[in-house]
Amino acid sequence: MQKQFYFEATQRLCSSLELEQSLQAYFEYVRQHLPIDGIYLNIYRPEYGDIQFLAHVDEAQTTALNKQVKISTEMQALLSQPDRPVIRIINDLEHDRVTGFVAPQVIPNIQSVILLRMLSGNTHLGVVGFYAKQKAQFCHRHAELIEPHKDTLSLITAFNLKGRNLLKANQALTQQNRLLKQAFNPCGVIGADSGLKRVMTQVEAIAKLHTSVLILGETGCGKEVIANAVHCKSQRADKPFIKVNCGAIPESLIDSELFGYEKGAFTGAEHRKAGFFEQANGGTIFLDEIGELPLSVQVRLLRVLQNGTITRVGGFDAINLDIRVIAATHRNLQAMVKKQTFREDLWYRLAVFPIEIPSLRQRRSDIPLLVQHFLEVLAAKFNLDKLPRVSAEQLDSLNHYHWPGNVRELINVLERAMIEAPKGPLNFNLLQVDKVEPAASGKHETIIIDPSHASDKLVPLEMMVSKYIAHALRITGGKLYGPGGAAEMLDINPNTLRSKMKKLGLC
Ligand SMILES: Nc1ncnc2c1ncn2[C@@H]1O[C@H](COP(=O)(O)OP(=O)(O)OP(=O)(O)O)[C@@H](O)[C@H]1O
Repeated sequence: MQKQFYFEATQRLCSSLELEQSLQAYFEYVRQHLPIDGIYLNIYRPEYGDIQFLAHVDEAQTTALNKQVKISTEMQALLSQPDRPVIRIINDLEHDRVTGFVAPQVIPNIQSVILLRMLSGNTHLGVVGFYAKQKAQFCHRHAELIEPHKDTLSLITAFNLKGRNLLKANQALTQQNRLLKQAFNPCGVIGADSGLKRVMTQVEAIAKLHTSVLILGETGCGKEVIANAVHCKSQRADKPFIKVNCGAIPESLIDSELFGYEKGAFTGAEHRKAGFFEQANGGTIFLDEIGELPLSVQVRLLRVLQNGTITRVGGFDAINLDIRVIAATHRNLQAMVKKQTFREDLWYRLAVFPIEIPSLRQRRSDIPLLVQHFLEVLAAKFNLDKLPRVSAEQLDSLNHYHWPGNVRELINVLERAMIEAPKGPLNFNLLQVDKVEPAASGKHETIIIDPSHASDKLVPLEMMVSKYIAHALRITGGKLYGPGGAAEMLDINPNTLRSKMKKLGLC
């Protein structure tokens, strides 16, 4: 009988690669010979000081578990004793120090159990518990029947653990691979199949041509991301992509930065230097914040675009270039043309193929995708094992927020929440704001703090001012001066803003 029992049981145990499936087949057979109500399997993890339940099967269900029970150092010492018996009958669980403490936390109504130790080499791996819901159910005959199964059970558990570890490592690698691909693939546009679908159709249509592209959209909405996508889908993808922030170069340096200079062109010009246009030769030049270019430079830029040549500062020779131009701005260039702050001829030259990127609030369906993506990126940046949890309520607040700073603001909000609570749940401290339609100038929309959102008890004015400035800085990603900066948004002189911030202890 014992031989037959061993043979049948081993066959059941080896019937599946899934631990809980083999355990179920095994249980169905063993219960015909032993008065058991179920079987569980757990492993001892000295490095964590706990016991981890991997599987449980009873008449009603088969469950793969991942449940840990912490045990005291005294219990750990007991488990490490080398002379612990391979099989033990516990007919009254209350009186067993370790199993009496651990098993009832996972298996309800357990009263008696036969414990079969599993070993990996000489190390205690864990136990298989054959249990009953009544006391004093087991005798030595039962234990003798089960004992020969210890090697098979140890083996399938050890393999299963190896499989689990491989799976975990594989998942981590897949995730890492995905993030790396996104980091190194500039075409990785989140929302390409949803909120930016129309934009991406335009990108596909224009990418292969030589035509200039003008990208329009609010600050932080992804103009550079789309410029990158145009470049990387073009035949110039393996050639340079040079980004120039036209608003960040002092007027006196613009010519030499854009067109380069010859040795001796001015004091300090010790070597010949290639400008951004020359560096971009064969590839793409991305002129960001084109609306910030002074009129004098706009004329020279127009000449370059028309002739396809540049002359270095202090030089005489015209240098032929093959460059694709992509320009971008958050300003309303047509309104600037009317006000004569932007040249009409340059506008016509650039606006051959305009691409308008919708603001984040116009494509709210992208918010969950962006949140998921940037949570992963930030978790990798902060070396977190797990993504912090975001409650449905908090996600809802993101979905309903006005996002004047668009995707950049979303990233800042996520990053701040993650710094405050790396293990989650994340809490996004968003100001209640109401929107007013964009002004004709195309500048940032005005945000009005609506007093009806506040409680009856008003906060001191200084506190409100301080919060408002902090909010503006959050939207601009900390940028104080220049285009898209907090001073411009708040329509205040940057120096006045700085002194206000000092007074309020904000810097
Ligand atoms: N669709 C998107 N997919 C992935 N990342 C995005 C997307 N849109 C924006 N981002 C991210 O948001 C941030 C701001 O985007 P980007 O710099 O392209 O905006 P912008 O419109 O050029 O801003 P600005 O007007 O200030 O120049 C960047 O970190 C960018 O990677």
